[in-house]
Amino acid sequence: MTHDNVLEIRNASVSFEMDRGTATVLNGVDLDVGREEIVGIVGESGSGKSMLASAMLDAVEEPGELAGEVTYYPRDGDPVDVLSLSEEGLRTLRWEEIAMVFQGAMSSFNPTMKIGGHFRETLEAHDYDVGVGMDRARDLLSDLYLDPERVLSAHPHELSGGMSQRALIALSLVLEPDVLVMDEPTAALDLLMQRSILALLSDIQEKHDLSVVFITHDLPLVAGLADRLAVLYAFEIVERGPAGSVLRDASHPYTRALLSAVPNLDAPLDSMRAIDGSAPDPVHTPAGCSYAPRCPLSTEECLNVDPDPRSVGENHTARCHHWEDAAEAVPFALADDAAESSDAPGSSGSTDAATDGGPGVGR
Ligand SMILES: Nc1ncnc2c1ncn2[C@@H]1O[C@H](COP(=O)(O)OP(=O)(O)OP(=O)(O)O)[C@@H](O)[C@H]1O
Ligand code: NI
Repeated sequence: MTHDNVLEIRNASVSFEMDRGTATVLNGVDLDVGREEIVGIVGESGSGKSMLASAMLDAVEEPGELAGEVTYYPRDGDPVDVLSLSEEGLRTLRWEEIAMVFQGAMSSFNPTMKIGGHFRETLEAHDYDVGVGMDRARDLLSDLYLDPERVLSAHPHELSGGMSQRALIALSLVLEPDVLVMDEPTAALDLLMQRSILALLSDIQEKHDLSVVFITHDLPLVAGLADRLAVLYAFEIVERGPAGSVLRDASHPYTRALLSAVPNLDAPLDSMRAIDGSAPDPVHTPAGCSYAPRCPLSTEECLNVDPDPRSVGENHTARCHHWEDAAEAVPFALADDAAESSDAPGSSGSTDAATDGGPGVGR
């Protein structure tokens, strides 16, 4: 029987030994990625998003130490204990089962090699039939509204940012992975392009039965795409749940602050209001709630006792002692806009991922 989850992460932690102490840059994170589901992971810069992405593929760079468990469940066959795989096993897993678009990867195309060469090289390195694979590449490129022949014969510098990002998504899918992990895949693009790429991603996800982990600092951007959301703050998941529920009933003051920090989706990103205060130092995370120093609801208890996840709704948890007071203390009025994020101009019109995910995000 096919397992419901395609990926399960348990108690994943990453630490670095530094002169001034041990930096814990991912702290006991649990995460399930359901089969054919889109999971959005959101948090500000330095919260541990890229660490979590690297942990999923046992790709944490030295001298970082990864602990915990990562299990991949193939459609057929036995579960795979990712952290015990050999180099060879990992190499296969990374492209053929779980593909990753790393942060800043757009500039990772070799500038002297045509886009088609990148596809051929990837297919050859994994002993795929190049003819079959290049046909699949053309299909993927057209699904992403690119002219396959033109793109395959272009050098990377001949493509616009939006085109090369879409070419990269096609490349990451050419070996038919089950899971696509994307770390800030659209951060370098303008908002309109980001939104249309997200709409395309939702079509691709459905057509290829993909599970997608979409990592971003921009909660409203991913709100309309994700089935489920997890919010990272200070190296831990502070709130998680079905996307509709997290947006409508955001219960952690930090999630609410993220939602109130963007005036509306049409505003340029740099006009976002930053949240007051700064993220904790990974060498000295606060004893109690990590968010307490920045939180308007913080009390003595918060400074001393690290809150466990509380159930705040169906399959929806938040790590906050005062979650019941969060709505009043940190108001926001963005939910209606967030709900429309898959209807961006230039999208191909599919909002299925958003509407399947729950009761929607309107009030
Ligand atoms: N090699 C390293 N040694 C020590 N600390 C590191 C190292 N690499 C990253 N970190 C720290 O790990 C923490 C988490 O980093 P991570 O890259 O996961 O954040 P992020 O949420 O992806 O941020 P961004 O949005 O800026 O990409 C940060 O505090 C960062 O400074
Ligand atoms: Ni990152």
